[in-house]
Amino acid sequence: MSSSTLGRCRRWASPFTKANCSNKLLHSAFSAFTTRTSTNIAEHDSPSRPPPPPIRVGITESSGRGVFATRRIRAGDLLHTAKPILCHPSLSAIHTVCYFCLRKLKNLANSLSHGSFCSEECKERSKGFYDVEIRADWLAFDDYCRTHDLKYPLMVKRLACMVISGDATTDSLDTLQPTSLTTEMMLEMEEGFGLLRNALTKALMTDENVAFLTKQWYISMLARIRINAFRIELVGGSYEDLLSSAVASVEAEGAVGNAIYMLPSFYNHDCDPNAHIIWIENADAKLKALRDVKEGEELRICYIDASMDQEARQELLFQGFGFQCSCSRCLFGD
Ligand SMILES: C[S@@+](CC[C@H](N)C(=O)[O-])C[C@H]1O[C@@H](n2cnc3c(N)ncnc32)[C@H](O)[C@@H]1O
Repeated sequence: MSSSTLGRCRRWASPFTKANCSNKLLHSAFSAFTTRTSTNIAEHDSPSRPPPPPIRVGITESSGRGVFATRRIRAGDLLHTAKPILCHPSLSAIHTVCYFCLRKLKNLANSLSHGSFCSEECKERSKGFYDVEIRADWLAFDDYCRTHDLKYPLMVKRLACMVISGDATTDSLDTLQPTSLTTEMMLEMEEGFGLLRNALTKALMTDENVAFLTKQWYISMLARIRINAFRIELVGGSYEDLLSSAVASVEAEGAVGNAIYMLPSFYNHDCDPNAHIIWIENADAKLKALRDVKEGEELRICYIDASMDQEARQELLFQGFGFQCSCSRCLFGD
């Protein structure tokens, strides 16, 4: 993630071999998300079908799974795009961005207190979770998030509503690496869990629909969201060239919300990254190469502000993401 991203973490024992890991993960990632590469479509047999993105998911030597180039990539090339599995606006942006895609709303005068949509399409695509959500009283839950300055429980709330409406399954995030949690951290999550379960049980008048919503499920979702969520900052405009998009991501306004993706979650961190993730108008992400990349090279993004000194970077990555960075810059003490 750029200086804009938050959430991501440690460990993982892969049940996959190198080969089937890349196949299975790419299949699940791409069946759910739109993908395009910058390669000229005219070079390929079928002009109507975009070529596969120039990447695969594989196992790295020291950082679990990672994303690798399957061919030479040029600086500025679009690697692929990705649609979120789920996203949620920041509480401070609820009245200013679309409740589904996080696009800035044009007409703020008509925005609703529980979220508005930028288009009929977004409204239609939200119908499942929104119909569940508006039946419950979220005052206590939202207050809890606001007073503790928490954003991830809001994402678990949305996922829970998506599961109840049939828009998602309880295991939608299971492929993602979870962070390790201390007993203290898990105890802190209990209040949020109680408030979420209470709001939904009261609204649905039955335990049956919320049977999946156990403390264990809630904590396990938060453990994955903490390490894999991206903080969305929109850069606006049309930033197709490398320099403008890099400048735009530095100059982007504050976060409009947070989102979880499948494929972007497999990019490891580097303090001198060769790729970056960017959001132009909404939560649909673009992954781009920052410099020329050789076939087989791992593509890495930067999770934090890379301009900090080594000690500050290591501290932030350890505290926020739970790992000791092993990138070349850190190994050489830069
Ligand atoms: C968002 S995940 C990236 C994908 C992950 N490797 C996987 O297998 O799902 C972030 C985790 O990857 C590992 N990781 C990412 N960048 C790393 C780095 N520079 N040094 C060491 N571990 C890293 C850490 O375990 C970190 O918690």
